[in-house]
Amino acid sequence: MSARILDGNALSADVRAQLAESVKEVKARGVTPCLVVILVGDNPASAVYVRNKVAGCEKAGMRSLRFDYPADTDPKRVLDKIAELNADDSVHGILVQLPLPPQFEEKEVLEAISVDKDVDGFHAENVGRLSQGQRAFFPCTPHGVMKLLAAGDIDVSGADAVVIGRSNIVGKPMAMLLTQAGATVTVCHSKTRDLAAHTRRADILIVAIGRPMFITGEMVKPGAAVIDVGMNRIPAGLPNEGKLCGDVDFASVKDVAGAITPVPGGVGPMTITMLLANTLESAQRAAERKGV
Ligand SMILES: NC(=O)C1=CN([C@@H]2O[C@H](COP(=O)(O)OP(=O)(O)OC[C@H]3O[C@@H](n4cnc5c(N)ncnc54)[C@H](OP(=O)(O)O)[C@@H]3O)[C@@H](O)[C@H]2O)C=CC1
Ligand SMILES: Nc1nc(=O)c2c([nH]1)NC[C@@H]1CN(c3ccc(C(=O)N[C@@H](CCC(=O)O)C(=O)O)cc3)C=[N+]21
Ligand SMILES: [Mg+2]
Repeated sequence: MSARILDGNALSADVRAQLAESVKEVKARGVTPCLVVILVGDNPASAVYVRNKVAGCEKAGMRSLRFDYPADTDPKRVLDKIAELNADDSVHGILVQLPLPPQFEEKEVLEAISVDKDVDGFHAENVGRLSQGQRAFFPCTPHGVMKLLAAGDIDVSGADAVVIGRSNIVGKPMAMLLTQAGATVTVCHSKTRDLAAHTRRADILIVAIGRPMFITGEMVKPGAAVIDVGMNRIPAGLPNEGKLCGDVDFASVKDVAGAITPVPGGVGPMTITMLLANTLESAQRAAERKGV
């Protein structure tokens, strides 16, 4: 039997159509949602994602601005730009594409973004709010995964969930959202002793490690939902070398899992969809504040 495909392109299209309607409403109140994306350096993968983000905004009827800086930029210039954008009422979301070049202190840049405009949900205050179950901007990738699980009718409450990866942008917030939703969560990482012993117990397996096709069918519990966050290139010497692939070996896992996300077309488009949703929400809050 082959796993059900959790189609992130299809779900994104549905959600973005709804967002576009809400964008019209908030525009009618005189507020045009606006996302600013800051890109430092010339990482080709980052350039693709940033292009997708900007295109997603335009299609949903939102404004987007993009500021590009060379790799050797003095961090002060970026911090000054963030301060200017924080003070600009026409801007509702600020996203600084990660990773940043080595002369940057990532935390310093993320903390400089106004909590109200932190549509990535990476600011310490938003992370703290999320961990306490308070209203916050949820990080886009984990939030998109929760939407995919819901749309796929996958029960989270009471499920044994295993997250592989403990990064601040994916693994940790993913674990928090799953915990909040009632899953029993295990977080695995490079120091985990027997990874397969954990993954084989998972009703829901979320993989965010950045290793091409690392998770194979024999590591997966029959019928499990497998969510592949990875964005890698197929290594040289393998079939389809250079093409996009996830952290999950789709070919072997699809015969064991009950549901699976593809790469591309799974988590990636949902990440951008949730970014648009957060930007819209920020604009709606701005409209409330203006009393319109
Ligand atoms: N689809 C999307 O929208 C997005 C996709 N991504 C992709 O998701 C992947 C993960 O991203 P990100 O979280 O930023 O990555 P990081 O490199 O920041 O973190 C990787 C995590 O995986 C763990 N890890 C690495 N190798 C192994 C291993 N062999 N066994 C167990 N754990 C391991 C690391 O452990 P340790 O902490 O011990 O080092 C670390 O916690 C990447 O492919 C990235 O491109 C990222 C963001 C959004
Ligand atoms: N501040 C910040 N916020 C982020 O959200 C952020 C970041 N930095 N740095 C990098 C990661 C990665 N990420 C992706 C977004 C979309 C796709 C995406 O659209 N993927 C398409 C394919 C894209 C392609 O064709 O290459 C898909 O999976 O179908 C992938 C990855 C956001 N990230
Ligand atoms: Mg990282």
